This record gives sequence, structure tokens and C-alpha cells, in this order.
Amino acid sequence: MTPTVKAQSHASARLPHLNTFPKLLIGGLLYYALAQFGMTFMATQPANITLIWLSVGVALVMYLRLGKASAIVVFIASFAANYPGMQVADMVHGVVHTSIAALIDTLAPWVMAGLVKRHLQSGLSRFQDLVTLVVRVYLLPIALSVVMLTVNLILGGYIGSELFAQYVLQLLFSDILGALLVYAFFDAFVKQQQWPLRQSALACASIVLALAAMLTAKLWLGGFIFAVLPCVLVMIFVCASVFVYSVLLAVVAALVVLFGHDFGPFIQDTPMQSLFMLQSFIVTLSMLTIGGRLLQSQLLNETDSKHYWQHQARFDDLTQLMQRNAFMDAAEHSLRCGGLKGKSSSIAVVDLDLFKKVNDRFGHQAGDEVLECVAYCLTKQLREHDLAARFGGEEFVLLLSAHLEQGCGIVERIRIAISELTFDDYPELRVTCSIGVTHVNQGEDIGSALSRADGSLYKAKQQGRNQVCINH
Ligand SMILES: Nc1nc2c(ncn2[C@@H]2O[C@H](COP(=O)(O)OP(=O)(O)OP(=O)(O)O)[C@@H](O)[C@H]2O)c(=O)[nH]1
Repeated sequence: MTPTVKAQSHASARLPHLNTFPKLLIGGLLYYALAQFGMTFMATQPANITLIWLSVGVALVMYLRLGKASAIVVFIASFAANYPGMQVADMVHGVVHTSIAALIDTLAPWVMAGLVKRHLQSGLSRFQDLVTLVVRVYLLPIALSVVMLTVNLILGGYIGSELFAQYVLQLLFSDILGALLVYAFFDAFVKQQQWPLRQSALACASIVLALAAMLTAKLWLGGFIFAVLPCVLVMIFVCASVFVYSVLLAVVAALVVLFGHDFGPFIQDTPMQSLFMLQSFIVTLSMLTIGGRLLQSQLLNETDSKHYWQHQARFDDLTQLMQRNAFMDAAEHSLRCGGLKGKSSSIAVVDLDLFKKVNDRFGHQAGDEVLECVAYCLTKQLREHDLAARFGGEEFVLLLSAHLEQGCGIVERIRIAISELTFDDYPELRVTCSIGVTHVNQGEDIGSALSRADGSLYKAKQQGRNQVCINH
């Protein structure tokens, strides 16, 4: 037997949108089904407590997704699930105490949903979120609700007052675990954008291995149960969260069901000790798995964002060409020990002519489009070992695996290609460029070759633009 729900009807509550009715119905049925499943397969002696109350997680998710209208459904589902176990000869007595239990079951997840919205707006994404979920969201509402539920059961004469502490402790574990497992799965499920189907085979293999470990533990050595840990933990590193939590749910449910059949190393001298052993193991397994998975996701996100910012710092956002620092590093490396080592090479500086006028006449967006097309023109001319970069504004630099004469031919082709560029949205727009080019001497610092190419560019501008100037 377990906590239940109650209907709350605010006079001011708005009617739910029609589309939510089927969802409310499905939520209510799921609540009831999981409650039945728990009471049938996961309830253990001596107190007939359901070891994992998954329904509390369903109610929490219903409040988060479907709002306050869930309250009436949760109440009815909880009442229906609990009444058979709480009915007594005096029907009014049974209805009153079941209703109180159902009311408590309705209110606790409602409060939890409010706290989730307040403290975990983006759900579970970091390891700290697990601590927040358990300590700031679950602990207080669940503790209060299980105390009230237990008092209700004692006052109703269903259990003796000597069982108070035991009931409170076990219901606390049961509700926290249920809410944790369902919410973690739900959070991962809604965040899963694409179903990594290849991983489902791995997830199935993990379930099979975990079940095999349990079976071996049951038939042979109880200690084999601990082999489920690596089965679940390995998934943390290779599978999406939604698979990890699905496997965790399956393993935990199987553990509890098997335990009901005197299974494993959890059976101790007294039923109380046995329950405590099992619950400790399940809590540890769940916390480790969910915490480990969150830590892994956090690390992956941080690595992704580190790569992103490194890329942003080294590559130009508009043209996707290297920026100055990245180019200087790459050029030095290529000349010293890479593809250009010992080969003739040239360096060219390409600068668009009177680009300010393009912006002034056609707008900044047109200017951006020109820069993108010019970058495309440049990269089209590149061969293996060549490098291209945008040094800022409308200035580009090329390192060519070519001696000066070849290099001049390449940049002349580039100059012509740029002058022939046309733009669909701006039919009158034309651009030209000036280019300074020079050779790179063996062992020469790339900076000094660049200065000479810059000098030639300056000359090209001075001589009237739209031309290539060479520094021999
Ligand atoms: N649209 C656009 N314009 C840019 C960008 N970066 C720099 N510019 C513009 O490029 C122009 C460069 O102007 P100037 O340095 O005076 O050179 P110019 O007009 O090309 O003249 P010359 O180089 O002497 O031929 C400025 O108007 C900048 O605002 C960019 O990313 N997008």
C-alpha cells in the first residue's frame, strides 16, 4: 500500500484545453498501472510497502506538462489504486482515509512541480542538478507527505504506531526513487532530438547482461548481483541518457521484483535489514548512474563548447577562413616542418578596392555577401598545402605552394575572377581588388615576407588599384 492522491478543485481553475484531455487520461492510466505494478510486484513484507513508487514521478511529470488540471486525474487514479487495500468493513472509514491519502498524493507532486519550475528550469543537465533535484525539490515535500500518509494509516488503524519510523523511512526512499527515476527518464526523453537507433542494440545488450548477472546471482552466487553495476555504468559513457535511464529503470524494477522472491545477497536475518540492504543498493545504483551520466553530459558539453570557442577564436565567422593568429601559426608550421618545407612558396595580400563605397552604396549586408564570395573565389584557387586567411576587414592573405612566377599567375587569375563577380540581389554591384605578392625565402620569418607583400599591395593601391604588384 502506498500514498495516494486527492482531487483539488479551485473555483477559479480554468478548464484545460481539449487536446490535453487524452493526455490527462493517458497520464492517469499510467499512474494507476504503475501503482498496481508496484503494489503487485514491488511491495514487500513486513509492511507491504511498495519499494519504488513510480506513480509519484508520473504525477510530477503530469503537473509539469499538463498543469493543474492533472490534480483531479491524479486524485482519482491514486484513490482507485489505494482503495482496495484500504477498504474496511466500515465503508465511510475506508473512503475517508483513502481520500486523505489521495489528497496527500495529489498535493506533494504539485508542490514538487512548482519547485522544479523554480530551481530546474532547464531540467537535468549538470551533476549539481541531481543534488538540487533531490535536496531542494524532493526532500521536503516528500518527507512531509510520507509523515502525513503514515499518520493517516495509523489513525485509520491500518498499521500500528510502532511501525511509524519504519514506514516513514521506507516510503521516503520509495517516493524519492520513483520520482527520481521517472523524472530523469522523462527529462532525457524530451531532450532527445534524434533517436540514436544504433545505441538501442547496446542498451538491449546491457539489459540482457544485467539480467544475466541477476539470474546468476539468484541461481548460484548472490554476489554476482554487483555485476549489474558495470553493465549500467558502461552505458553512461557510450549511450544517450534516455537509454541509460531506461536500462536503469528496467534493472531496478527487476531487482525489486526478484527480491520479492527471496532473491540475492539482500536477504538478511530480519526482513527490516533485508529491505534496508536492497534499498541502499538501489539508491546507490540509481544515484551513481544518474549522477555519472549527468557528469558525462556536462563534460561532453564543456568539451563541445571549448572546441566551439577555440574554433571561433581561430576562424572567421563570416567566411570560415582562418584568422590572423591561426594563419601565422599554420604558415610557420607548414614552412618549418609541414607541406611547404624546402619548397618554393609565395605570399600574397589581397585587398578589395574602395570597399567602403560598397557598404555605403549597397549596405553592410551586400558588403558581407561580397566578402563571402571573395573568400570562395580564393579558396577555389587553392591547392594542397596552400593556406588562405582573412586578416580583418576586406584584407585576405594567401600562402601559395608556388614559386613567384607561378604565384603571380595564380593571383592574377584571382584578380580577374573577383572583378567578374556578379550578385543576383545587387545587379549593379562590382568589386575589384589590389594584390601584393612576393616569394618567401628559405628559413625566412613569415612576418617579414608578409611585410614585403604589404609593401607591394600599397604600391598597387598607389598605382590606381585593380592590379597585381610584385616584390621580387
Ligand atoms: N560589410 C562589411 N564591411 C566590412 C567588414 N569589415 C570591414 N568592413 C568595411 O570595409 C571598409 C574598409 O574601408 P577602407 O579601409 O577605407 O578601405 P577601402 O574603402 O576598401 O579603400 P582602399 O582599401 O583604399 O581601396 C570599411 O568601410 C569597413 O567598415 C565586414 O565584415 N563586413
